[in-house]
Amino acid sequence: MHDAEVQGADTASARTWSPLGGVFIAVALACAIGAAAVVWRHLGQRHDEQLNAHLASHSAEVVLTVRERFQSYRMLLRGGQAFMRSRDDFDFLAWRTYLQRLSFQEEFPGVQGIGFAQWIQPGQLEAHLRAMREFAGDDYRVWPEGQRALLSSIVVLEPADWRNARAIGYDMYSEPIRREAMDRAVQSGDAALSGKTILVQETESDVQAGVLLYMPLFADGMPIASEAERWAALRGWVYMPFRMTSLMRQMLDQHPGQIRLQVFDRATAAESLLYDSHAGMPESASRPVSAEHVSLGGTEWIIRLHALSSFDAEPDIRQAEFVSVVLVGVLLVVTALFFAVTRERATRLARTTESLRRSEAKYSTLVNLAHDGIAATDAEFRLTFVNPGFIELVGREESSLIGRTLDELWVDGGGESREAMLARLGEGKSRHYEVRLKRGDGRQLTVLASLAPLKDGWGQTKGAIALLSDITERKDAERRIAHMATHDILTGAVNRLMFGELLGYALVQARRSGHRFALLFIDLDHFKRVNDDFGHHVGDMLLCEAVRRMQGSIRSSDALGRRGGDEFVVLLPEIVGDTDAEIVAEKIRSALEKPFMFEGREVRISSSIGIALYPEDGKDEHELMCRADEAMYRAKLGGRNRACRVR
Ligand SMILES: Nc1nc2c(ncn2[C@@H]2O[C@H](COP(=O)(O)OP(=O)(O)OP(=O)(O)O)[C@@H](O)[C@H]2O)c(=O)[nH]1
Repeated sequence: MHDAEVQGADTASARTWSPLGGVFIAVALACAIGAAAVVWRHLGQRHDEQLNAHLASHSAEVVLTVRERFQSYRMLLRGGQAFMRSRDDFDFLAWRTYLQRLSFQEEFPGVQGIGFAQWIQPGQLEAHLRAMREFAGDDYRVWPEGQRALLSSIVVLEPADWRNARAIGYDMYSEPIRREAMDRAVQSGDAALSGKTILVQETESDVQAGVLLYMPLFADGMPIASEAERWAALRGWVYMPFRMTSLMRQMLDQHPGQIRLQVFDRATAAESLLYDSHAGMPESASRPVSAEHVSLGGTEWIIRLHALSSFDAEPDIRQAEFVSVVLVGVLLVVTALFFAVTRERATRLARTTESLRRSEAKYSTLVNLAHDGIAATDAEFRLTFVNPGFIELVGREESSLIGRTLDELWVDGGGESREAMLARLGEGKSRHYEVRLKRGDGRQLTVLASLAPLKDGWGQTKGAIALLSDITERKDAERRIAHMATHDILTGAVNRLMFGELLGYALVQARRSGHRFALLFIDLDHFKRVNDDFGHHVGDMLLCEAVRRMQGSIRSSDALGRRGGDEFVVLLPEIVGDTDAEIVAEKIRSALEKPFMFEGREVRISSSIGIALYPEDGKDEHELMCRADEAMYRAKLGGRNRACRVR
């Protein structure tokens, strides 16, 4: 019952955790998740910091590039300014030659061109047109058309490609954004960058935002200290138009694709957007992380960087770090699980061990208290263990038993040799044997020996377990019962039933082998008087003593039976001569004739014996009994104390 409970508990514990084990795992899991969350958060912060640092660095790099580039453009314009100031009049060809020799497109990539916009004094338009048409042809005109007090005109713009050719004659001063920059250039006497505009060079396709950088050109030798003096000395503007997308792409050719770069003109509004490295991408697709304000030519650009969702400073590293954290977490949980499992196993093992210990104690008690003998043997049948019951049963010291073979103890091994028993055990078979065991005191016992194989942990037979039960009394009782069923209780002679069996058997044997046998019918003479004179108990004693004398007169192979009262029969199963039966009858008669002594008194008796021989006097039991009985009566009638045969 207890084992079943333990087994049930073990099965249950194999399916579910104990509450403590479950809490242990839950705590480990929570710790792992918490640690992963903290590390993830930390990694996130670190990642953001790295990202911001990366972007800040990139932003500074962009700003520096833009500043340096515009400084170069400024210097280029200053060069143009210096070239022009060295001449009294506008020299179209010289200017063009100068610009062509600059090779500025190679030296200053990203520049759409360098040109000169001439300032046309009021009333000088016609003279200007005449002068210009000499160089630029009759198609030259100042546009847009219309009456304006102040005019300018792009008179030269290199390279003179088709795009720049579209700008020739354009009055940039007529356009507010350009005019503002042109005014600012005059006011400052230095380079001035315009706001966002669309260049007249633009066609219908690939329209880009444009800006222009103006450097005022003043007449050489005229004072330009004050604004008014500068206006008075103004001859025009050396300028550069920029197509922003082309400019920025060229300027930032190493710009990483995961960073969105936007350039705004003074305000981060859509209408102020000069350049977007990811034009067309919705604003929500990126997150601005830095905005640098850059002063350029009297205006201000805002350079804003965005981290795209695909941008990760070191995504692989971050993922690797997170995977590492997860792995550590998993490792933690696995470790916790391992410890939990180990603990569960240890608990189960402890429970099982305790159960085994209790079970062992229980069985040890049972073995020690058992009345039966319990022993264990090795593979050679040598005793390795005996319980107190065994020691008691065999009546020998434990020290004399250990090491002896079990079958040495018995005198009759139940019909099987030691080798046969061991072979049977080796096949894993158990068997009961009824053996005669010789105790240390010489007494023999009938023992029921139950032998079962003793197996090791791998199921191999390593010996035997023997359970020895003393069945001597039971066997004796069985024998007594069997004796009582076949023998006369008072005298011990074979009873009538058993004698009939023996007679029948003798008949069969005689018929088969053809030999002769004899039947003697013995009746005590005047036995009634013994009872009457000495008492019934003396009569009993005489009957018993008479049986003993008759037993002593016949062979052990002969049989003596009591028919009842004072009548007895003797079977002589094999006789040779005619006188054999008469000789035995005479021995019996003579033995019974001798005086008996009971209770100090002499008792005398005699017997009358009838003889019948097979096959002469009868062919079957009944006939033979009748003839023997008849012969006995003949002896009675003949005077008793004699033997007769009826022929
Ligand atoms: N003590 C004792 N007497 C018995 C037992 N069985 C029978 N008897 C007696 O034995 C006597 C047998 O007597 P009978 O055989 O009839 O006669 P008898 O006295 O022997 O005389 P004869 O046989 O003619 O010689 C009877 O008195 C029975 O009561 C017995 O078991 N014990």
